[in-house]
Amino acid sequence: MNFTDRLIAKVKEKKSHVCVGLDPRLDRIPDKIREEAIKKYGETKEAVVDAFLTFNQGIIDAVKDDVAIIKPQMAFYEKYGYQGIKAFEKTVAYAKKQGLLVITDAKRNDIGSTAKAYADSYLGSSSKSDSLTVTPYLGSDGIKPFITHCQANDKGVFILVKTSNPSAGELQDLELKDGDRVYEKLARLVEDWGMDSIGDKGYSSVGAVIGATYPQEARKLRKIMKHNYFLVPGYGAQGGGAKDVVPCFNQDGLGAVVNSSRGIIFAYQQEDCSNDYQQAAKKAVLDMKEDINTALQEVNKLTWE
Ligand SMILES: O=C(O)c1cc(=O)[nH]c(=O)n1[C@@H]1O[C@H](COP(=O)(O)O)[C@@H](O)[C@H]1O
Repeated sequence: MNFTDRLIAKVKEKKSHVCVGLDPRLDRIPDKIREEAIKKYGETKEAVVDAFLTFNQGIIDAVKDDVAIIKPQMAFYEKYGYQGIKAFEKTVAYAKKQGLLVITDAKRNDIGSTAKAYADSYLGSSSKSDSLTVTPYLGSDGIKPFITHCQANDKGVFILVKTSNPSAGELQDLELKDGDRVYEKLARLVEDWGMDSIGDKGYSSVGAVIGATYPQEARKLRKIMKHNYFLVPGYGAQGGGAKDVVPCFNQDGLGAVVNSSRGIIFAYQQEDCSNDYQQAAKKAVLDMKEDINTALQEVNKLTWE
């Protein structure tokens, strides 16, 4: 079993393609959690970290029955120095204890020898996280150390191919001499890089990040990367909807996990939502799960066999 085999087993168990992004922002955490942390630690970084951890554990408890995987984004933790990293690590450990898989969203890469150090820390045998987001700008020698670790330690990577942001096209859409766009060239490389790590279900442990905001491109990319699992951010807060993510799935009803961060964890701040952040997050996940499953069913791509 490789990483994607484990992911697929969880997706089927939960009947859900949803990934919840744990991207905490202090000013959006419920007052009660923030105030209690300040009472314990004063206005310090320790208080921030305590609040993040309490909040994340509450979200995990609320959503764990309906998601296979969570994705903490490292930027929100790094911001608070080593205390933030501690909150990140404790969040990952808690998610694992609750039976969830974890994508560390840290978008790492460098020259080969330095990439190996990143791979050691995020995908080493002692890392609790199951997978990592990786940027491809340095080419294959910066990617290989991550792939080696995936094979040795049963981990996964998601390589940025077509990102969800508005200016993604400035580089990714440039046309090359052979007529491919940069993102298509990247997709061919990702397919190649994954060929030695294909699991029992036909998917490689080398995945790709494809934004929910670019469904036309996703359709082309699904054809190029037949064996790669997609991480699809951009649903919800960035405007992507269920119909937009359908092209990311294969006919076997698999092939993508769809991330939403703000739309789930801060659902309690939306109008007509419960003030209870856990209840609101649970409802948001159930709605998203149903929304995606219905869209897949409409095109005969929903199957749990
Ligand atoms: O790698 C990612 O997860 C990622 C890639 C991308 O193209 N776009 C993108 O939004 N993300 C991440 O996905 C999350 C999206 O958050 P929301 O917009 O709040 O749902 C953030 O953690 C982003 O850093």
